[in-house]
Amino acid sequence: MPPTTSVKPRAVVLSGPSGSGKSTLIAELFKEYPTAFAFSISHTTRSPRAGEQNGREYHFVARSDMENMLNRGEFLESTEFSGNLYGTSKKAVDDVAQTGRICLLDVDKQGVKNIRKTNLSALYIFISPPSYEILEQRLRGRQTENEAAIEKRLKEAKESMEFSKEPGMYDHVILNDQLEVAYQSLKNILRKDIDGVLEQQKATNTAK
Ligand SMILES: Nc1ncnc2c1ncn2[C@@H]1O[C@H](COP(=O)(O)OP(=O)(O)OP(=O)(O)O)[C@@H](O)[C@H]1O
Repeated sequence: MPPTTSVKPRAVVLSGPSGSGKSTLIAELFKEYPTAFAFSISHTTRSPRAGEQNGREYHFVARSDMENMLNRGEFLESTEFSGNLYGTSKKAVDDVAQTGRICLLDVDKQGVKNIRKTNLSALYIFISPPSYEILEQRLRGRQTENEAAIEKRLKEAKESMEFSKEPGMYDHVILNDQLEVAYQSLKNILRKDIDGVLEQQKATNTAK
């Protein structure tokens, strides 16, 4: 039998204000489809923490090496945080696609802008909270940020909501009011992508 031609799955870029529910929805996808999705491994110039392994949590690189890679245009998006560079390389995303999984990218609006400028084949989805009041409640309920961080996130949320209306940025907007409804919408949007990946995996396993 001729080998089945495998098509590399396209990446999925998820964005939305902090607290809108991206991690929650992504966790649901991983739970229901443990083999269909994966995250790419980012690069960073920060030092590895105890227990972290190069190529697993991050690709740990020297600043000069990362700057050279940036100059060569090897990153889809990058940012500086607390004096360290972080970025998603084109190769890291392609590495996930090579394994036959859908690469999930959870990025802010600047990340979306930057990735849109590249030739990455991806679907762009915005996760929207039902209102600022509910977003605030969820951020407070999560108990992961102090007051200053919550204020900062709420301010950024306004900008991110405005940005979501810019034409040509997002392919879909999902309103995360009832979690189950939002999750079903996300699955419907990704239906063909998920089925394609699972069929491909089935064919590969059968051929083994
Ligand atoms: N539909 C929903 N109804 C009620 N609570 C929700 C819903 N979706 C998410 N939450 C809760 O809201 C909080 C924020 O969600 P989550 O951490 O997934 O946001 P996020 O977009 O990943 O934020 P960040 O960008 O800061 O990581 C969590 O405590 C989560 O359990």
